[in-house]
Amino acid sequence: MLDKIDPKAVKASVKTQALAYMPGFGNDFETESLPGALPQGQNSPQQCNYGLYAEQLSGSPFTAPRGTNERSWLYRIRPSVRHTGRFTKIDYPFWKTAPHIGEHSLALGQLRWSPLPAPKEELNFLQGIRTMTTAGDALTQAGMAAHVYTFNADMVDDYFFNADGEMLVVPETGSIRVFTELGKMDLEPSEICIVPRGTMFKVTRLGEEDVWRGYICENYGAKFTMPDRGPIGANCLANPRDFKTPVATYEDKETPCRVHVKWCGSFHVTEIGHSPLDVVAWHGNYAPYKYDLRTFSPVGAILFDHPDPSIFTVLTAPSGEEGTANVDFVIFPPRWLVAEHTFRPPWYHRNIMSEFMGLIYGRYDAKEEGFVPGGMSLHNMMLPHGPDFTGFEKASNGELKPVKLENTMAFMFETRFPQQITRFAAELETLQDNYIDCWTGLERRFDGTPGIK
Ligand SMILES: O=C(O)Cc1cc(O)ccc1O
Ligand SMILES: [Fe+2]
Repeated sequence: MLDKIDPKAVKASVKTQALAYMPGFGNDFETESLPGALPQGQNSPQQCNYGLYAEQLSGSPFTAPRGTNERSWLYRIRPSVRHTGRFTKIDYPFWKTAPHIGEHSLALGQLRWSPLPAPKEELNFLQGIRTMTTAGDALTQAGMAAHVYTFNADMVDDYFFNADGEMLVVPETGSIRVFTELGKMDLEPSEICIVPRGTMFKVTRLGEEDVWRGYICENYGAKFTMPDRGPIGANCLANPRDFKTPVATYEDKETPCRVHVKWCGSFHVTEIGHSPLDVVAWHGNYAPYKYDLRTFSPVGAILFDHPDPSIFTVLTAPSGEEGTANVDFVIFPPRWLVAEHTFRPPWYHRNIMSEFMGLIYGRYDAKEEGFVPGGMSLHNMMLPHGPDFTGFEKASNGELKPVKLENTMAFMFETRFPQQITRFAAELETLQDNYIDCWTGLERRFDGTPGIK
């Protein structure tokens, strides 16, 4: 079935991992890049070693219950009040924030796009972000946005923090270095990272590519966490030790730099004379992390029927209503299909949640053609969808021997809020006008008589 080897996937596995990380999910980490830089036994000594400044970064209210209380203590060359001066407004016209109803004339429908074309001009990561959909309301810290990025230049003296939410970055083409206040993470396609709300960072390119491209989920709500496994037990799906948090690394640089900020949907910039990535040591549980999707251990149907895709949830961001995610990050990794007397691909369905999908490599079993790496699809609240005609025919008539879906990595940002498409998405030249024709062949088969048709 999906057995074509994708050269990108092969290339991705060649790169060696040089940076150091600390394993675990949501741990209380501690790390210092100079010996003795981290105070022991207290957070806020009268004077810190090396002349460092102590500073707390809070990701939850001070009084949040222990299970969701997140903060880190940073020991840095300058306090971050010196990393922001007077702000001036700046425009990032393609980055939209909910609530945002795009001004466009595209009618409601199931939508699919081919990948973004490579940028014609020079763009860094920040300049290369394009919002496809927004959902909820960033001002009430609910909802999310789905973005795509393409870029071809490094952020050198430009830094960024997002006060509106955490950012889940999903590279599709090109490896990247995400240098945050708390340390550096290298990502290749198949790896993802989370940059927590408010954390300063910059993104640079790794390796040789024509373009660096991927997807971003900007989560305005409560932080992503690991889903409960319920009766699955204590293992499988994403395992905590496969989440990797960077060790402290600082950039001691005295050059003109710019810090860009996203705050309640508006953008601002401030000029400073040094790098804001100057944290020499830190400890705490509010920190960036990365995760290799290839370490996800899928659990699925071993006798019959197709389970709900929630079994493939890597991370879930709760909304406050039990079982109803602000946004789930779900993947469709390589796996064996063994179910007997079963239609094995996703069933036809309608869903109160809204599904934004992307493809990192390979092919997706419900849509073997048309949904390509770097592409996107949107199946919004209650809009019917499912396998295309070819997929239906194949799955209805194929021999049900064990089949391995190889070389495939699709994902979904699934939110409880309807997703509003932006004007950019509506007018994107790669929008596939004929997408819904993929279901045209699904004709009436019923003729009133019993039996398989
Ligand atoms: O629509 C999709 O392709 C995503 C999806 C996959 C699946 O296996 C079950 C439900 C679902 O929404
Ligand atoms: Fe779906």
